[in-house]
Amino acid sequence: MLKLENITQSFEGREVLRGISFSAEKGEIVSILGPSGCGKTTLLNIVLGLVRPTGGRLVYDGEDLTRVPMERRGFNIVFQDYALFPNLNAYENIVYGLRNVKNRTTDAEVKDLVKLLGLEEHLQKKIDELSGGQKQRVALARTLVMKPRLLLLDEPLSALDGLIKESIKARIKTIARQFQLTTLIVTHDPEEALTLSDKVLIINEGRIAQYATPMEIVSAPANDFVEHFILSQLTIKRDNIYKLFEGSGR
Ligand SMILES: Nc1ncnc2c1ncn2[C@@H]1O[C@H](COP(=O)(O)OP(=O)(O)OP(=O)(O)O)[C@@H](O)[C@H]1O
Repeated sequence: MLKLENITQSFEGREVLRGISFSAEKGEIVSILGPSGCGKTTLLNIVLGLVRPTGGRLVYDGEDLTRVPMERRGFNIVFQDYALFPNLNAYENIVYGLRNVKNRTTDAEVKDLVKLLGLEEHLQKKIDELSGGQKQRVALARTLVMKPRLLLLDEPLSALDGLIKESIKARIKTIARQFQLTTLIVTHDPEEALTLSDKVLIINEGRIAQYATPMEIVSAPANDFVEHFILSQLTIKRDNIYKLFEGSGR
């Protein structure tokens, strides 16, 4: 279990995170949702170990990791821009991290992951020959072969659209379940957060506005911020789509 206890972060005397406490169970998908500048990426970087918090504790399976360096945490991130190597093909990108830790993942396990992510036909392609969704899947595979204890995803769907987005969402869910992999996802999109996650951590100005399941958030928003900034976006979308289909016979 991942547990954050009263995490605070200040930059040059300005408070960006003001006492964040929550926990995520093994295999759970948790989205960190909030408007631009609310502190989502800072929180993800604190969990990853890129940023050391000003205050508070980060505990994983009972071990205090607050001062443990990033490379010893066993966590792994897929960055928003995927950060793939353009001079290597898809397969070489996927196995790149294994070159120094050969026994971590067997060839058969790599093959299974490639299959799970539907990448069999794309392995020999150069990165610039791949679509956005294919790049995202290569980036996911490259991270998963390292067998992280915690998966962090920074806006994993923002560059994708339509059916590709839905297919990546389904794969992220399958991976979290199959590998019992706790997954933290940063997003600014309420629809994405509420349809992808087991729990959603809504942040407003560095504080938790609500931490709950999507159903709890929709049925009992904790405050005006959740009601007006998060839910109203969804109800407007729903009403527009409903109007479009109403009377069409579909
Ligand atoms: N290293 C830093 N030094 C100074 N200020 C920083 C630093 N990193 C982040 N900030 C500030 O902290 C605040 C929160 O930034 P953060 O990137 O965490 O927000 P965010 O919610 O991820 O925003 P976005 O959705 O736009 O990426 C912003 O005001 C940002 O300018």
